[in-house]
Amino acid sequence: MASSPVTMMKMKVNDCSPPSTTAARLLPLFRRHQIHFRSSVGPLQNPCFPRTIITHASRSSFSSSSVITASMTTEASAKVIDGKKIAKDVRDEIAAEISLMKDSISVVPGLAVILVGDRKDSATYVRNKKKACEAVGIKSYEVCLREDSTEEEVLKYISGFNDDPMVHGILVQLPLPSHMNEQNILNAVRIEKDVDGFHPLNIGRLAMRGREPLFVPCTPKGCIELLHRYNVEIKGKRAVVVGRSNIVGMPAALLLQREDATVSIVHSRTKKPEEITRQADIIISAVGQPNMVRGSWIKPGAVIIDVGINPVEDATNPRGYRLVGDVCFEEASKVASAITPVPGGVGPMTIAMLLSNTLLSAKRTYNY
Ligand SMILES: Nc1nc2c(c(=O)[nH]1)N[C@@H](CN(C=O)c1ccc(C(=O)N[C@@H](CCC(=O)O)C(=O)O)cc1)CN2
Repeated sequence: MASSPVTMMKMKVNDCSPPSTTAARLLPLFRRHQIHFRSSVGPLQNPCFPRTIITHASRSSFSSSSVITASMTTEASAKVIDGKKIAKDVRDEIAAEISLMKDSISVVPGLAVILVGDRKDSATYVRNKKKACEAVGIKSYEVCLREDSTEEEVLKYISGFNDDPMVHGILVQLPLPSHMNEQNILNAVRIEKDVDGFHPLNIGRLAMRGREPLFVPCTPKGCIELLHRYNVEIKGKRAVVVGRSNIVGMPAALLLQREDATVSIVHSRTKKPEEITRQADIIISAVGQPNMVRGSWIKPGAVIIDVGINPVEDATNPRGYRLVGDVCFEEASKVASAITPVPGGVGPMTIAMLLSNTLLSAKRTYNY
């Protein structure tokens, strides 16, 4: 998902069209016509062509083409999938359920969050999780450990929360400092409390037909929830997932398959990824590379779920950067039938789904 501004590095962009002749030819394509566009970015400030970008050091090595097909129009026609609004709806539904649960069985769901280190973005996500818990009536327990803490310390807290009956969900904020073994730590969370759905048993069950995971990872679950709530049919459709991370790409592909889509995964070693994405009715992109998926990669009418949250340098922004997705929104919104924005698309769904998993866990514990 998002790269940390703390660990970002500057590099020259090489993935959207070069700003010279090709861009000049394309400029008329980027006129802003429709209400879907929330910013007032004009052609010369097209967000798909930042001259310098800031991105994470562990950038993937996809190549991209800059060919624009005839199917692209000058109009933005895609419906913008409002993740912020859907996440609020979900949180309201959860709050109502928790209130009923409290009244009828006097149980308040509990979520324990473990944060290790001082990444700014992780600290923000943890703070937002805590706030979201408070707003819906989930009790949150938080442990913040120093960057140089040992794996044993983390395991000790996990063990305590595993045994605590007030805690129904445990999550360890990722990424962990590099000296820690992520696998050891995630494996230590009791699967009944694994509200992130990252335990190998939960992932294994997700992958198997006829088996049910206790929890599904929050971001992929949020992607599917958006498709459901916007009545996007998945069954029988061709879906392409861009990226194969354990947190998003891989579980998203498994979930789409469980929904009876025919699924392909495109990754950093895929040759001509655009030839595969162009066949997709649904694209979920989770690769962490700004504007990598171009309009020319998209079949007209496809639905685009953009999981990428990439900071790019922007001197006009008080933060010095702004967030863009993996998908070139300006181009894609002229070809797709629906698309998630960044920010305000999948991101807010991640925390909403975490609350949903925590409630699910508490309900399961009490057979409620
Ligand atoms: N243990 C986990 N670690 C991480 C997860 C996770 O699901 N479990 N996911 C990400 C980070 N993440 C939650 O932890 C997260 C990322 C993004 C957002 C979000 O709402 N993004 C906003 C933009 C926020 C901004 O302005 O900076 C958006 O897209 O609109 C929420 C949660 C990695 N680690």
